[in-house]
Amino acid sequence: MTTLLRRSSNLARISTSSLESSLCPHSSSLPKLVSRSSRLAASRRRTYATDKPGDPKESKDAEAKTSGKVVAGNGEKKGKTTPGVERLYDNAGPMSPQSARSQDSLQSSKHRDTDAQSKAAPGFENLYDKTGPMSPRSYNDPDSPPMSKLTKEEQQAVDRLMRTLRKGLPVSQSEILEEAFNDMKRTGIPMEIREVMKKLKDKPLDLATAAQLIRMTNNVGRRYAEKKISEENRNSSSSQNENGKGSKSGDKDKKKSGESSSFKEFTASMDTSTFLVTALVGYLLYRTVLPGENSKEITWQEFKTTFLDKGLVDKLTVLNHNRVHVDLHREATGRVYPESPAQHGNFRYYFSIGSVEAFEKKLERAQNELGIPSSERIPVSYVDEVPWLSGLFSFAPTLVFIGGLYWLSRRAGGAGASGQSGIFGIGKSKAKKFNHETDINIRFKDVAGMDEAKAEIMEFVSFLKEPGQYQRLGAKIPRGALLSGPPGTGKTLLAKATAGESQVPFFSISGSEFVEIFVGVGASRVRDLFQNARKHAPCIIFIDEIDAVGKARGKGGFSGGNDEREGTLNQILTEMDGFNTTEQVIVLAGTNRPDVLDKALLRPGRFDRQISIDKPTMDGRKQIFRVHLGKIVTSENMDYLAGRLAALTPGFSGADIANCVNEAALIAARTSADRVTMTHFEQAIERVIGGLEKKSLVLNPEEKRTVAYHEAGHAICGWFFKYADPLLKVSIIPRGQGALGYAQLLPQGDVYLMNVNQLMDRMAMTLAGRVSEELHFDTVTSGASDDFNKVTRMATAMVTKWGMSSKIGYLYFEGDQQQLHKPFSEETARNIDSEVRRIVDEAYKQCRELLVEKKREIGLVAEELLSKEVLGREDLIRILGKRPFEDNKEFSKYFDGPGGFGMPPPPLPPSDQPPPEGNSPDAPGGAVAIRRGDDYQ
Ligand SMILES: Nc1ncnc2c1ncn2[C@@H]1O[C@H](COP(=O)(O)OP(=O)(O)OP(=O)(O)O)[C@@H](O)[C@H]1O
Repeated sequence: MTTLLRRSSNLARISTSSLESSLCPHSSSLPKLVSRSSRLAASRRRTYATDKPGDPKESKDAEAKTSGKVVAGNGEKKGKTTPGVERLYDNAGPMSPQSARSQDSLQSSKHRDTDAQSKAAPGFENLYDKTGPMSPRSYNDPDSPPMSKLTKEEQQAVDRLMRTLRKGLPVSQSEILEEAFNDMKRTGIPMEIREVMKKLKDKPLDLATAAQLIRMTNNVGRRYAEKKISEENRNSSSSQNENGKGSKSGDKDKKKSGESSSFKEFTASMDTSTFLVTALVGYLLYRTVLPGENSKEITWQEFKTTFLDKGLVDKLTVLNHNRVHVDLHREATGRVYPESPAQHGNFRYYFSIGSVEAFEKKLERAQNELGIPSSERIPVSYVDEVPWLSGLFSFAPTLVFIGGLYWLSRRAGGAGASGQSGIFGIGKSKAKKFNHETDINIRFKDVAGMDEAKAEIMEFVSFLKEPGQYQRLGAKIPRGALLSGPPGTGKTLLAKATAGESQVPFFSISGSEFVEIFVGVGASRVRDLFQNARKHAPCIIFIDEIDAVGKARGKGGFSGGNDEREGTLNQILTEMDGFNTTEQVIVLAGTNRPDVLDKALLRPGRFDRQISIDKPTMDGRKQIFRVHLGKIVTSENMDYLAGRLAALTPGFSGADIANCVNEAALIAARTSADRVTMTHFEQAIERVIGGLEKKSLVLNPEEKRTVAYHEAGHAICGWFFKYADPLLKVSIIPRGQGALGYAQLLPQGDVYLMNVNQLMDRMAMTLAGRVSEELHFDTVTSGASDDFNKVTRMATAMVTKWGMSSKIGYLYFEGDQQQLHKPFSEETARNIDSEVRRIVDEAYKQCRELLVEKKREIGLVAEELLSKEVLGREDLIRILGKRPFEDNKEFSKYFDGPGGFGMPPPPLPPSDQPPPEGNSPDAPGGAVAIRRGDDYQ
């Protein structure tokens, strides 16, 4: 056993798992095998018991006779049996194709001559010895084979093996295995296994020996199982006797239960992958050690006497120079040996040869002896065949590599428009195709507040619908249109609506999706996209964020050449040129940065229509709100609601509005309301603009007081300055990023221009927080930092951009902080500084004068703020009286009534892009917030 175990893991494995797979292919555990095997053994034992009850020896003899009968075949006398054939069939043992002897032949065996065995052909007895306990002799006498005790080292090796197996097996399985091993340690192993082990010391394990070993070890397992069964049966019957319940029926039941318990199948719980791996490994081992039940090795002598001499050989095939496959004339073989498996198509004998030359000589000599004429000699072919397993293994790394690549590419590539994905679809366009009949249900009515843009794009719709009308007059329809505007203003929506109205397919792709790490992929995707589109013409292609690939060429910045991007752009240009006038493919593109696009893209014949879509006006917002409110459950007056929300949301884009409406519905759902009310909408707007309320941020009373007076200062200025934006709400509830409180002002409608008075009032109002702190406390805080930032930017813009300083004059200076060289002289720089300072000082003076005058009112507002935290417009009217200036009618309509407060968004600046964060300093309207001191850091 030691040798066995040491002789590579193969054999150790062979004796367990491969054993299972070879004999019980569907079982996944040894115990299962054991129980099945024992069932088989038990059934066989029953057969013999019926034949010759109580005389196992006779059965043994009868079995021997059975073999004799088979050998004799066809009623031939046993003495005349072809010697080789007998051995052939008998050697096969129970695992040979012949081992599946029918019960009939077993039955009939008892009528045969008991001397058969002694008269059997030479080697007959050996057969049984070789096959060991599986031979009929052992069926009734499981302990018959002589046993050999294990040496101390062998016992240790078994223990070691057990320890290893225990790690990988379920507890129940390892328990059974341990029991079996212990039994083996007690009783030893059959002598025959010992013999084989001895042989294996000197020569390597060949397949035949491996198979023999498997059979023998299997029999050991089987005997063990049988022993267990009988032990259990004995125990159960003795316990029954003890209990005095030996009634017949009781016995029957007991027998039944005993049987069922002995045949109780072990069910190992295995996950799928373990099962698959086990099955695969088991199968491989099985195939390795048992190269095929459909073949049988014979010796040259057996081949010659059994087949060659009788003229049964059809042809010979020399395989890999070391093995000869024998093809027999099936019919003739069947006639001579009716029991032979060789008459079946898939069975074959083979024999091994030392060298091809020696074999050829031997064959020639044999044929000469038989006097076979040269024209009728047996054909011999030569084949070099890689055994399937080693073939598989030699290909394994390649297969794994290809599989890995395939898997990676599957993960990396999504399905393209053409449905191809993976590494092979990398050059395919990633455009999503929307089918006009099923996927696009957007129409122009769903796109609100951009009437001019819709009118412009309408021309494309009528071209797609009725091309004839244009072609008849010789008109060329524009190839494409560029939709430009801030994010979320509905460019994609408009493009989709165009496709929906025209009832044509719509291909949508983002410019960045052309870009890939591989050079040439972008261009290839563009080609594929346009090719696809042509196939589906008439249709619309929409390239969103075209600036990702359409930036002006040669402006690669510091990153060096941008060949890939330029290649993609060139391909787009080429494809757009490639359309002929009758091809009904319209290309729409969206961008937030039309200014950076390559001029070639914008020339006539390409994107020759440029449709600018701005943020919606008050009326536009009202319409957009109407579209989105349609999907919301509310009992508010829709007209009033849409108008009021539009007034509350200057500067909102369509996407902001959609988000706001959805947010309101979410807030309502959170509070389990059955409909969305005005309060939910106001909360939603506040949240979209100001961020989340920070209820967890607790200020100490002194800080809270400072914040209240600071915000009250803003509120008073907003109330009493003529050109300031009307005040809607003051709050000292912290919100968003670092705002400890805020005063909300709402521009009266959309303001596109601001005059000096408005700017001065706004700056004065922005400084009011700090001025109020100065007036009411001994010291000031860092909370006004953000206000100063806004005021400085506003004053700087007045001086350097808007021509509002007589000292600087009507000049415009780019306010780019990154510029190394300022576009003005030192003197101008000094003048700018002094002018900015002068303007801010003036604003401060203006603010201080008002707040000194209204010091009492500041106190009133601040104290009420401290108690209520939030003051609305009516509260302010109650405390301060009606605002001394007339408000815009539109504004009064929505806000000068009960519940009249809302929240202004960051306003649109009169020119320039809005500043990146906070409210625009140089813009009308906005909230003035006190921020935390860490602004300074
Ligand atoms: N005019 C509008 N009418 C109705 N809904 C609109 C309008 N504009 C925008 N929306 C809403 O905003 C959402 C986003 O709009 P869209 O994707 O078209 O913006 P976009 O301009 O293409 O943005 P981006 O430039 O970021 O790609 C739309 O799905 C829609 O719900």
